[in-house]
Amino acid sequence: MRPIIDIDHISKQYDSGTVALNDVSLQIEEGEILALLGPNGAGKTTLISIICGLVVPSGGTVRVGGHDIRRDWRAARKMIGLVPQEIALEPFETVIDSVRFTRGLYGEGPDEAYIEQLLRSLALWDKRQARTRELSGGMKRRVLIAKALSHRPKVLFLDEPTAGVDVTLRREMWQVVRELRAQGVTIILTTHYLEEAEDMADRIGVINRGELLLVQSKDALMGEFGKKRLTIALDKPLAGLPAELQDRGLVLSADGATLFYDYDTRAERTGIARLLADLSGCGIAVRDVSTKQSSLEEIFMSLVEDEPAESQEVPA
Ligand SMILES: Nc1ncnc2c1ncn2[C@@H]1O[C@H](COP(=O)(O)OP(=O)(O)OP(=O)(O)O)[C@@H](O)[C@H]1O
Repeated sequence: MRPIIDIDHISKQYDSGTVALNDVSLQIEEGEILALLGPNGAGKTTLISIICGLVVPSGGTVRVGGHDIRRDWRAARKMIGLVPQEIALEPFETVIDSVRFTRGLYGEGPDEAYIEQLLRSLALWDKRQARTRELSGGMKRRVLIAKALSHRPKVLFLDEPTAGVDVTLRREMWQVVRELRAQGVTIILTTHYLEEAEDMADRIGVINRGELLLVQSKDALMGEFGKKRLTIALDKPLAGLPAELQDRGLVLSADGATLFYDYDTRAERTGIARLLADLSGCGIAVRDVSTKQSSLEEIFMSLVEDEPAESQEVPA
């Protein structure tokens, strides 16, 4: 199937000389939720802005639904809704007028039935006549989503949808996003919250210093990097590993009091039962065992930790 967004060798060097993106290629499938992760200044907003036609790339092409974003920008733009990072609403405008106005900007005629359905789906119908300044932060964000969806785009970009939002509101936003996906909207979100990506995304892309380090299904990413570590606290420290246990992938701590065993969570047999039996067979008494799963946060840190956060500067 043809991807709904096809990003082909995109680069961006700003006039200041900053290389914000360096040869990024990425295909986004219809109906998926893709989370773009990366530290501050990685290039996430630049990439979204290029796809939405707000920033002109220095090289490469982007197609949205087969339409080139530069040559056929009107058709490409119609397929996209963008929820920006900053909340920018006319304070005295009512919710419903604000959504109608945005729809008009896209050159779409009135469609009150659709606007009602949209506002209802975002739990804003009861607030349709409220002025936007009277709304809570969570409602304002939902109005931004309603505006972004006012022309029925197929793709929705959410640039840090829950930055500075409390936990309850964040979960509420995730629910809204899931419902949109269920309606068939393709969603690309940027986030600093690893938990958000872990909870919602089908695929995860990691950007650092303008480069796409990887794009992988969340499950594969968690599976590949998501090893579990079994920590075995021993009753008495060992001077070394007994010969019978040498080839079992065990690591003994420097003080000899703890054994570490990394295993694949997806393996049919983790080998833990046998390992514990063998320890007992060697006369090694176990005081305590615990396990820890590497989180997406740890996976992410291991990918970007050695790299400075800012993009490289090159002379203009
Ligand atoms: N208009 C601009 N002019 C010059 N440089 C810019 C401009 N916009 C962004 N940059 C630079 O490009 C790089 C990438 O910025 P971008 O905003 O795309 O990153 P980001 O990953 O979205 O960061 P954040 O998570 O902080 O929003 C940064 O070094 C930034 O300073």
